[in-house]
Amino acid sequence: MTESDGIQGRYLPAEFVARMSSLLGEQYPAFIASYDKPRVYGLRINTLKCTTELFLKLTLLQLRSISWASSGFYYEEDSRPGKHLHYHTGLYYIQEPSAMAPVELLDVQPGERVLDLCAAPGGKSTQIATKLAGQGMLVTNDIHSDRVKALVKNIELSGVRNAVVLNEQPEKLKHNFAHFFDKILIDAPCSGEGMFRKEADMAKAWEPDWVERYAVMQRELLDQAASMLRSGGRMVYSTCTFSLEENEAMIAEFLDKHPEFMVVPVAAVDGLSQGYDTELSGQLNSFSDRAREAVKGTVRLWPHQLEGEGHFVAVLLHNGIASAAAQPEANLQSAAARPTMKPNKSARSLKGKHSPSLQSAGKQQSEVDLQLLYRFMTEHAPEVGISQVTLHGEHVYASPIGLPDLSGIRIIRPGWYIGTLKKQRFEPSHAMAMGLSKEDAVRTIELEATSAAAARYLRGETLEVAESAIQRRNHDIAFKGYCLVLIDGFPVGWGKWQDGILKNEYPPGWRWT
Ligand SMILES: C[S@@+](CC[C@H](N)C(=O)[O-])C[C@H]1O[C@@H](n2cnc3c(N)ncnc32)[C@H](O)[C@@H]1O
Repeated sequence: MTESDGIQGRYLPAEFVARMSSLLGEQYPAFIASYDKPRVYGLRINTLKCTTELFLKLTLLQLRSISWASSGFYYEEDSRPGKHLHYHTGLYYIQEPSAMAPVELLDVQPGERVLDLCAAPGGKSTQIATKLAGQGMLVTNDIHSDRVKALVKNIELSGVRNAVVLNEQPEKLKHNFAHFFDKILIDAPCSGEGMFRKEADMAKAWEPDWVERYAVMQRELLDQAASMLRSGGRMVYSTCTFSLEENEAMIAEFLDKHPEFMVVPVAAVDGLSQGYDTELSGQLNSFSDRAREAVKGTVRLWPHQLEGEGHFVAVLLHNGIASAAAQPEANLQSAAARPTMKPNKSARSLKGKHSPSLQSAGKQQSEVDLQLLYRFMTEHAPEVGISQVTLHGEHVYASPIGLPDLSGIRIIRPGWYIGTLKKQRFEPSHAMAMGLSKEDAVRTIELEATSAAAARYLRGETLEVAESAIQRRNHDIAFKGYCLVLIDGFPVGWGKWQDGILKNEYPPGWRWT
């Protein structure tokens, strides 16, 4: 591979450059010139925690709207929002602007069951969670266990309460989730050609045979996802690469194999372009007329036509005719009207808000343990409804209602991780703190983002806090005990207050450096 001509100081594989030239024809000079332009930076406001309007009033960051993402904004490179204290409140997620398009096109509605099949590190999962607005269920999965750690952290930082995190092969998932989901995102592993401007190392590592290697995986992922979608459901397939084989050709092949699916055409507005005009390429001649015509409704995000990196998105809709294999339960009912499915085998349920009565109470010990949880929630966050509890050892999770049996699946989080049952006490988790709002907690301590105390809290230091600085919901609440610590009104973690000292419960792995 050689460095191509005319691209200042930037390595691009010669075979990639030649292919792009033949793919783009007269648009090629504009495309290649985009590599000389500086890259752009984006963040997305976490509307689970804060409205866009409020965040724009609160932040010191200079932001500019991204036209295709409702809560997406460009920021200037030197403002470094990842270093800002608000980052630790989960008020925003740093995300490449083009990468916000697939979830916008998935059209998620509150109450739906959504699968993010290739989810780590969680940019699109946290975006899906904002669209669900705390209702329904997000099942978020990635095959790589090291990348799942980042996914869990981002789900927890974002305060998502209705997500289940899995680390499983889609081949196995399809048995537990046959025809289960209303919406599925396949943000496929790909040859990554669209990221060469952002990540120079990817260009250096790229090999021409990556295209076919990834195409093999993508083909399988699409088939596996299709079997988990309910009749009439919607799927989005996306990549961050340019090759025809991984994009329009992949979708054309899928359509020919699955006549029950159609492409929902995406309007070419806001800098988005129609799927590559495949009649020019001759590479799609082996597909049917229906498929060749349909893939024109897919969408390209080209770096020379908008402010963002290269992406491809296809919106696929199932025709609503259930196949023989479809479960009778998975039909076109609205999510709200759908009956609840059987609870998870390993779950114990709390009825109502914090009623101690249990469904299938199981061992006597579990019942006693759950009384500790019940007492904690009643004393510290009485308005937070937890309808289904899953116990894994001493760890306690609030699971979304309607989760099917997950036997045989590698589960990382069977729901919102709310804490641990110790001897004689319940210890709330950091994830619980991040999933609460200021109004949920009975005892809070307010810190301003500009204060030294806020920075010290995030570094894990013990703070001196006067009794008068503790806000209690009413005067019957003791000062001593767990306080939800807030920065500019948004939770960042727990502290335990006694006699003027706030013991810091901020987890070591999360500390601000
Ligand atoms: C493009 S990245 C996903 C980015 C993610 N959607 C986001 O927005 O943060 C593709 C992911 O697919 C995962 N992956 C690769 N093969 C997979 C498979 N067979 N099943 C599930 N995930 C897979 C990779 O570990 C990688 O995290």
